[in-house]
Amino acid sequence: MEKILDTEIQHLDGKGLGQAVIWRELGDGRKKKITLTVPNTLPGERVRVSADHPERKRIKAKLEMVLEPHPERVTPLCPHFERCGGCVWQHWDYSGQLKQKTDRVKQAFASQGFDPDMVEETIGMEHPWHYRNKMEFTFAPDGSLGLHEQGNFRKIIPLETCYIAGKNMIGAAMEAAAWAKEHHLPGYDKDTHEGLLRHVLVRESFATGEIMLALFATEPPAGHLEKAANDLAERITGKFPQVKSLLWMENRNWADRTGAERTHILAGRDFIFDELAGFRYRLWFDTFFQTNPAQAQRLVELALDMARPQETEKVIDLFCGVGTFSLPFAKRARELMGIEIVETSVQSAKRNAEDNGIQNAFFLAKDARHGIDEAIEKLGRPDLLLLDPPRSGAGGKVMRKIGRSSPGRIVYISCNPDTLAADLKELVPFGYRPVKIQPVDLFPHTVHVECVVLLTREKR
Ligand SMILES: C[S@@+](CC[C@H](N)C(=O)[O-])C[C@H]1O[C@@H](n2cnc3c(N)ncnc32)[C@H](O)[C@@H]1O
Repeated sequence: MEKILDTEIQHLDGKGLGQAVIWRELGDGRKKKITLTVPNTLPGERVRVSADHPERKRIKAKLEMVLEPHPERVTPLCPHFERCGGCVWQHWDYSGQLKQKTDRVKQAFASQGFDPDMVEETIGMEHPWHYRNKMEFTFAPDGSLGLHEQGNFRKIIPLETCYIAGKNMIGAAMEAAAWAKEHHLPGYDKDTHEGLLRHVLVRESFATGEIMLALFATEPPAGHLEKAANDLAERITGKFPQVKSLLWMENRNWADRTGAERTHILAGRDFIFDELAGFRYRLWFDTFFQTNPAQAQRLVELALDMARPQETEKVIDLFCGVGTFSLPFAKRARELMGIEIVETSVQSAKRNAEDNGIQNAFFLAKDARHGIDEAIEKLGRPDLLLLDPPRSGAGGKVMRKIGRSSPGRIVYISCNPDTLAADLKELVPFGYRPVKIQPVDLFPHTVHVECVVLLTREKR
């Protein structure tokens, strides 16, 4: 049963979607509270929505009409906006998005007892479009290539454009989509596990211009597929000479979406070169690398500016990945120890240090919980400790180990304000206080916000 309702959006949920509350008469005089999630709305807006099953407690409703728009509502650029789950805030003026992100960080800090007024305004992008250097597209069973529909992982929106991805990499992905159609190659069906083409992963270095395009398929590019694979190589390298790595990844694993059992190089090499903050990096198809390089560079510069590493100092970089922060910090310090759980990232970090002539950076392939003890054993008390954990945060155990190791300064880089504030609270008993909290927008038109925080220790 579908019902049309007029209501007001009260606030946004953690995914950035509008929330409204309605009351339903139960017939016996009592009323039942129902929460509606309404995508593509903004706080304070009066809206007309349609809702299936209005008897449930929580319902996802469809926006039919905005009756009273928010003053910061704008027309989204992308034709896929309403169906695609990628950019939930394209209908919000960019300055409004930034204010919301600052408030979000303030709330997270206030909820852990910190002074929210310490939180600076979010640093945004001057041109918040085409900023992403990596995208993954999926083939539908009919062989069309695109992005998943919001809330429905079975439906694919055929790719026409994307306003957040680099322009050249979208062009290359669309060429792969046209190639699949012309050769009548079937897409992989997640239900029957039949079909050939699974995904296309594209990475682009905005600094060097190099592009990687990796096609994931259930069969190798041999036998009856050899001609099609040769045609793909000719088309892509002919039209996009920037593609320095064209890969055919064999993946038969039902569960693993973008892993690969074998890599076949159709053209170029199996990695591309990128640059960030003056350092050169090799990126393989599965290397974690910051996806908004312009803002990532600002993040590195901010972290350096806040921490001011000195050439006499010893530094620990926890959750160091491929060394995005390690290399620029090592260049200014005496010695740096990076800790990272993914073995291939550690190998990559070592190679990146070597490629960039950095000889005072050492890397351990360890879980942060154990790696930190080993790093302190080898290095002694760190003057500076840097950490950039995943969304789940570092956790109390690691934070207390950091507190006990008593570094002079701590710089925490985070993509989740809630786990950030909770982790920082663990440092308070050790005498650490945040002295600067700087949010940075790495993901315009999405709810995500990155933060850099400097902490120093009060003299006791
Ligand atoms: C947000 S990324 C930061 C990487 C790096 N600082 C950068 O900017 O490229 C978090 C990193 O932590 C690593 N990681 C996740 N869990 C970990 C753990 N328990 N111990 C050590 N590293 C971990 C991930 O593999 C990833 O490289």
